[in-house]
Amino acid sequence: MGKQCQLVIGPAGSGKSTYCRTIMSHCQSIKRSVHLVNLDPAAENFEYEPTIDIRDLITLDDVMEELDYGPNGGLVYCMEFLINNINWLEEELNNYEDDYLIFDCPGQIELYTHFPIMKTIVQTLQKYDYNVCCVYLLDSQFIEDTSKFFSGVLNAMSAMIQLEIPHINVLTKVDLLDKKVQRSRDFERYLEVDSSLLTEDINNRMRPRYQHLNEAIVQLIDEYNMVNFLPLDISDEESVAYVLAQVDNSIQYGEDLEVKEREDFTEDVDDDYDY
Ligand SMILES: Nc1nc2c(ncn2[C@@H]2O[C@H](COP(=O)(O)OP(=O)(O)OP(=O)(O)O)[C@@H](O)[C@H]2O)c(=O)[nH]1
Ligand SMILES: [Mg+2]
Repeated sequence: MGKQCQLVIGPAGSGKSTYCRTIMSHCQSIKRSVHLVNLDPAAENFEYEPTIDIRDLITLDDVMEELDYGPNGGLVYCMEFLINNINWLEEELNNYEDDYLIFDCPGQIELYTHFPIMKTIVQTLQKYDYNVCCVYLLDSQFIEDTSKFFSGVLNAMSAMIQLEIPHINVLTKVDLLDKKVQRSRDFERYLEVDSSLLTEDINNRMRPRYQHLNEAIVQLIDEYNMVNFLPLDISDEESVAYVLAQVDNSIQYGEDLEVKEREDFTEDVDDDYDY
């Protein structure tokens, strides 16, 4: 069977750990084997115990205490330490050959946008023949502030361009949105990322001197019109299954599974015959 994994990234508090937990629980209920990999050295506790855990290598608390770093510098230090000791991850991966892995990543956006840390992790996974999908999460509460939402869109684009792997954007915490908002035409404009929303918002709020800059940003988003979002309501099993199916599809999970099922079936039929 092929090797697949999801790299779950996104701004701090966007719901990465909750997403991972939700997917783990969904997979457990459909009896599908997945493993959680924790890459957040500051993580505290998990409902599903990670099978690979960066905290076995380094923790943020230790770095802050021993090197007197603050939380942000400390986190970057931990991730650079991981990259400098990438053989640790390689050895851990060896134990999970042919398994589907879900990587819960830290929330600092710099790690995806301007440090080559995530890129190195992706390259390591690819070296071991993993098909990697980046799952970028953005908090749906951002749609209440259009410019904040678009800064999330730009970050998603930046990660997409940096990592160069299949990329799925997910709008999280949709269960917190009013049902009316979820069904509204305006909500669809956020899912399909209608960049004219940004122009409308900016024209209402900002001074004219920023108009050209904003138009340039809108144009950039339009040119990369592959930015859209899947809504995720973790209280709705169908919504969870849909997001997972889209991610699976992007990394061809299930294709060789079907072949295997057919092979098993043939073996079973052969067993039944007494030659
Ligand atoms: N209602 C609701 N709350 C959510 C959802 N996802 C996350 N939360 C809440 O949002 C907060 C942050 O969620 P986390 O899953 O810890 O977010 P994270 O992206 O892992 O955060 P960091 O690791 O700190 O970057 C927690 O209080 C969660 O309970 C969701 O889908 N629905
Ligand atoms: Mg987390």
